[in-house]
Amino acid sequence: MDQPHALLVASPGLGHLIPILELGNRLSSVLSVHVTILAVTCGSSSPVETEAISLAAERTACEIMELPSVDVDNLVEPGATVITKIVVKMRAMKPTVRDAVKSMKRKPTVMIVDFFGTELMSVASDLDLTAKYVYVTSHSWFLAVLVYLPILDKIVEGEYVKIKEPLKIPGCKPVGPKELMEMMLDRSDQRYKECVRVALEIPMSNGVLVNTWEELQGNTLDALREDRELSRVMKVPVYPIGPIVRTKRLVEKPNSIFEWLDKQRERSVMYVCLGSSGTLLFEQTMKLARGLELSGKRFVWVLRKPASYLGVSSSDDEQVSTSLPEGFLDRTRDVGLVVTQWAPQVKILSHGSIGGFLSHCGWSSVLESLTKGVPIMVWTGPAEQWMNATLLTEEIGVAVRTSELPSERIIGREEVASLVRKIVAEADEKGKKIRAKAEKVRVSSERAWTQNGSSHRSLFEWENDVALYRDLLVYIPTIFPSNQGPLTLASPPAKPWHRHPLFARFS
Ligand SMILES: O=c1ccn([C@@H]2O[C@H](COP(=O)(O)OP(=O)(O)O[C@H]3O[C@H](CO)[C@@H](O)[C@H](O)[C@H]3O)[C@@H](O)[C@H]2O)c(=O)[nH]1
Repeated sequence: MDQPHALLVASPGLGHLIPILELGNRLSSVLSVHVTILAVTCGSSSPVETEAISLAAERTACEIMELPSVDVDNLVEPGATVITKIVVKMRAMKPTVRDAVKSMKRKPTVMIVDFFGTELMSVASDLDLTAKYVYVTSHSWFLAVLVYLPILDKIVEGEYVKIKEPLKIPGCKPVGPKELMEMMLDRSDQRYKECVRVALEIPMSNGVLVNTWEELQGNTLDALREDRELSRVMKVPVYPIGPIVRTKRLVEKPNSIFEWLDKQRERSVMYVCLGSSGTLLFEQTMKLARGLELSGKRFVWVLRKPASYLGVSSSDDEQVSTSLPEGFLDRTRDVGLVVTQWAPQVKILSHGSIGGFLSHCGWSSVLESLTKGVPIMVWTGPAEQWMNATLLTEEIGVAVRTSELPSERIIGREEVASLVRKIVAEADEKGKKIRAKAEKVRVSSERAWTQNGSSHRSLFEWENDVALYRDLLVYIPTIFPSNQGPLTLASPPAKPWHRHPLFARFS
């Protein structure tokens, strides 16, 4: 029988595009699956997305198509949030995705969408694809809260931000008011309603791939599979297949950042980067600069001028330097580097001189750090980032965080300096513990992807389940002749269907 052909669809924004490109790469390199990736991007406003696509195309066997962008400004209310714009854009892409699939010479057999693209799963049904899956580019606690949202929607009255007690999620860590995902902040907003819809659509897939691994989040994964209440809403298999992150390029362009890093002591430098779009208020930038200076530690700081999530702006060195304290660049010339361009983050984090990462905690950045054993100083923004912070500090133990959300209070220079020292200084006990844990997590992340490691096995389980669905499509017409489809029995099903675990789950 033919090799499966997986169709992956990425929603706009690097936080979704990069994980989908990497998943495609993994499917084609580990399972030898034929992969086509359809990238819905922010359009011409984001050259960084285009570059990510062409870099991925250079090193994978996947076919990658950037779909023509659709303008959704007239489809959303003025002032609509980024999340609303992304889901509306994905909805508007349905005809384009359908046409793209119809025009393919080799028809896809299985579809994978990220969680903003769940509405596109109907295209898979219309075009008779064997199965459809959702790829959660974040972690399993996020997945648990998301799928449980329709229940919370029924049982919780009023706004979640006003709750006194943390929200109970069966079998999982409860979610306090600060950890609420961005889309839960205002129940009357369209993004909340769209998220409840996404949550209801996820269990209508054939399963969920999630970018975490058993050893990192075993309890939450068990709850999704076995907790009586949570597994009833999850309904479908969950495949932890992480960490799936970008690898550094084999040949990098010469870069002054690395010339500088090569001269620094091992694990002595703090890397500061707030993601693809994260920027700070002027006052906060000043305090962060003074805090880095006060810490006395070395740093590489990626500092770009403000950008919107759906359009990463280019840098402007002069404008960036005027947002720093007077004389900062001169005073820190020997200890720090301010980078105003898009930085080669994975390669920087892989450098032996990096001892800590001040991060906004987007999940890709988190995984890129964990897989290099680099502890994190949490500086969260919106989305699910405060949840990520709690996970990293309270559950996994590889991070320190600011006392308040930086979006709610300006973080002072003393606090910045003390957290930076905790992460990169050698003498501090808490820091030592965190650094030791970060190293353990790095080892476990590597193990998950060795031959027969947990994520490796999970990906093969997914492949087997896809094959089972394909076999069934072939088999069912032979046992129910009146229900004959276009397929014929080419080979017997892999296992007697009624004894297969997929069916055990439904019986
Ligand atoms: O100068 C830079 C800045 C960023 N990156 C890369 O850009 C990606 C950023 O991804 P991520 O860390 O996940 O941040 P966002 O793009 O902000 O991610 C969005 O999507 C994530 C996954 O769903 C969520 O966890 C976040 O909260 C949400 O903001 C990472 O691969 C970084 O390596 C660079 O290479 N160079």
